[in-house]
Amino acid sequence: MPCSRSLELFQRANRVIPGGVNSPVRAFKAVGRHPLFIDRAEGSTLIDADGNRYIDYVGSWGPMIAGHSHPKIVEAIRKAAGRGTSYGAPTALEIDLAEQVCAAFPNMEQVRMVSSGTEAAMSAIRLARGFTARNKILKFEGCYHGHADSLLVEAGSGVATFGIPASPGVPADFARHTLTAPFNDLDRVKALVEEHKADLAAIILEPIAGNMGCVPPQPGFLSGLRDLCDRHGMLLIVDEVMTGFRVAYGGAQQLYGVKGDLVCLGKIIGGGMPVGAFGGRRDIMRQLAPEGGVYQAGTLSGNPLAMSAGLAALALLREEGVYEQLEERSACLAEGLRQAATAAGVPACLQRVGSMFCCYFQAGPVRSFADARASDTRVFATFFGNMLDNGVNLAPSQFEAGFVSLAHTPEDIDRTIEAAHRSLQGA
Ligand SMILES: Cc1ncc(COP(=O)(O)O)c(C=O)c1O
Ligand SMILES: N[C@H](C=O)CCC(=O)O
Repeated sequence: MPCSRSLELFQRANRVIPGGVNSPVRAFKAVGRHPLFIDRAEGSTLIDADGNRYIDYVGSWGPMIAGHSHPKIVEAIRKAAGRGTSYGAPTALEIDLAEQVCAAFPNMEQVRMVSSGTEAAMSAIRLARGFTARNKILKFEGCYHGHADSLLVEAGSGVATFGIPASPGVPADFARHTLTAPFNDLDRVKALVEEHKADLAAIILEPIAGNMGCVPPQPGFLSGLRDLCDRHGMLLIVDEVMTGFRVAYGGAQQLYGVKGDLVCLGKIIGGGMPVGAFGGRRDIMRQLAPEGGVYQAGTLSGNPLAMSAGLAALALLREEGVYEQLEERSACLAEGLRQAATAAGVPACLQRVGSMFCCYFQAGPVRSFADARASDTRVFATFFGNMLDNGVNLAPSQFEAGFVSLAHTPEDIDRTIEAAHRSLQGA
């Protein structure tokens, strides 16, 4: 596909933006290409600056569950913008979204809106530390909770993609308070808790790890963490920034029947606008300023455009049959990709929960970050490039999830599978 305009824009961007991008995973560096610059998007389709069209499975890294430019979401944003774009004062829209979020996640008795998933996780950690009067947190290798200092340890997403073990700029003194364990390894967690329980404030995790591909929790893992937290007075922080309203309306907690004390949300609840939220038990949330002493704030928090877009997105997700449709189309895609790999004789392991999926180039199964890292990233890069040339946009990293949206038609799925057959020949 001709990409001269994208290349031109990338060269221009590189002069004024580090690496030419405003978030590292966008750079296509791990797959040896330059990024596509996007002109517009509609439904399941992304259209780049050269006019090329792609069936899109990135969906802005998860928020676009209704597809791009959904008329109801666009209309909600347009209507809100006509009334002013930010007031720095409370609105009824914030209450509407907070009520809907709390109804979907019954363990969230109160919720505070912020402007990104990073802010949500960072604030939840501060609150957990304030509430328990303890310092340490435990996270899992390959899980990503945004780029706050204490969470940028053994992280997934771009950190995993570029093989960055620890970020310069994070003082060792901060990282010292972050313990890490392999995902799905309850025995290791028990040992760490035993050793550090007096100063351990919280365990934070992605309930389905989507920042190292798509790694579901093994049976007993989530409930085991819940028990440990209850036994030792630690908080369980479930980061549903990616999974919330994605794998079920009530997120992974609804799917697996395990409840966090604090929950982080983002992505879908903003309908494609910048957003995040964290919430949980009332007694914990009451520790936040202005009621309590744990400080947290934001100029654009509860932004009316983001709230309106989020409300429109959630309304679409309450329509009948929505999650069934996502499940059916995603299952069809996963099976087609699996068969394409088998037909080409390429070792691959397709992992999926609802409309989140990842095709690992290895036999699998993948249960941890160490497992994920055993994938053949060279085969992935070839597959990725061939898919792009065949009109399919996947995340440019082996360590990211793909997302099916409500806008993906059965024809899109068929065309994607056909593209995979062509892309895997000789990969
Ligand atoms: C599970 C999870 N938590 C937190 C974040 C951070 O969100 P944001 O990129 O909006 O800061 C992300 C994505 O980036 C995520 O996938
Ligand atoms: N994997 C990240 C979020 O889920 C990708 C978003 C980003 O860091 O730009």
